[in-house]
Amino acid sequence: MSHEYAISVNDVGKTFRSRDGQHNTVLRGMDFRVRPGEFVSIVGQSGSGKTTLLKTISGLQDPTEGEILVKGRPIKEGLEDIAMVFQSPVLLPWRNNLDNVLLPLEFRGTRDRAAEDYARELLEMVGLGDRATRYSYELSGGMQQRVAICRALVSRPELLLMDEPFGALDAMTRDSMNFEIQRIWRNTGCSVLFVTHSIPEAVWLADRVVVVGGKPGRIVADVGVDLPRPRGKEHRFSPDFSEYATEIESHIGVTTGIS
Ligand SMILES: Nc1ncnc2c1ncn2[C@@H]1O[C@H](COP(=O)(O)OP(=O)(O)OP(=O)(O)O)[C@@H](O)[C@H]1O
Repeated sequence: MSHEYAISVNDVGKTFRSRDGQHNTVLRGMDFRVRPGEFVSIVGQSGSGKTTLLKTISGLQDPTEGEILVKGRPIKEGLEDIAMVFQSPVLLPWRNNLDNVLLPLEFRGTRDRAAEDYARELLEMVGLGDRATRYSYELSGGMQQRVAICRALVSRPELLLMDEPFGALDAMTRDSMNFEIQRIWRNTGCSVLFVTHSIPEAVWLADRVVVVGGKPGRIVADVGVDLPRPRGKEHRFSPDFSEYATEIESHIGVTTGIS
């Protein structure tokens, strides 16, 4: 059954309660939706609640207010449609790359020949087809993150949540991973929610950039990015690109010096 939205975040709030009874409201009145196949970047200052938002959408944490719907269903029924990629790839060193990719399906008891073929196909897609039986310690940081992305994609999620996935990579690897994720997203057709501290990365990848700010965190801007696709390096230097970046940095209250 198709739905208008891959994910609906309806008036969501999140308050943490410490053991000594203190309350810390991190998110309030978060309200936005992501369409099937849409790529949405989330930016905001450190501590504004971006990771908390992603963890709440992934089902790792419950919201204290509001509701999250996955294709119109309560999140608890839609968890299988969601996968998450973290800043650190966290691969198991005693399993080879193929077995790391297949881990989520083993947990679900659905690893079979077809799943193995798909996992190999994903590794091929990210240029690691010849490393399937190698181990994570034999790979560079960028390659390990590619394996982690394959592990997230192997369950064919409708929604891919990415929390600063390239934050630990050097600038050149990060650039090439941006191209990679654009290609993967186009190939799989999944929706992506992508948290980043980099405004250029956010703009270059996204259909929309959501800016989180304030205390408690809320959406302070939701900017549609109308640049042609597929995007190449030249788009990073276009006047339109600079305008988007400048607009977004004005909402965050920082300056990137791009324009
Ligand atoms: N489990 C938790 N218990 C209590 N407070 C928490 C918890 N997780 C996050 N917080 C608090 O929520 C606030 C927002 O944190 P969060 O990690 O979501 O921000 P962020 O925007 O992702 O930051 P950064 O950009 O630095 O990664 C912080 O003040 C943090 O201390």
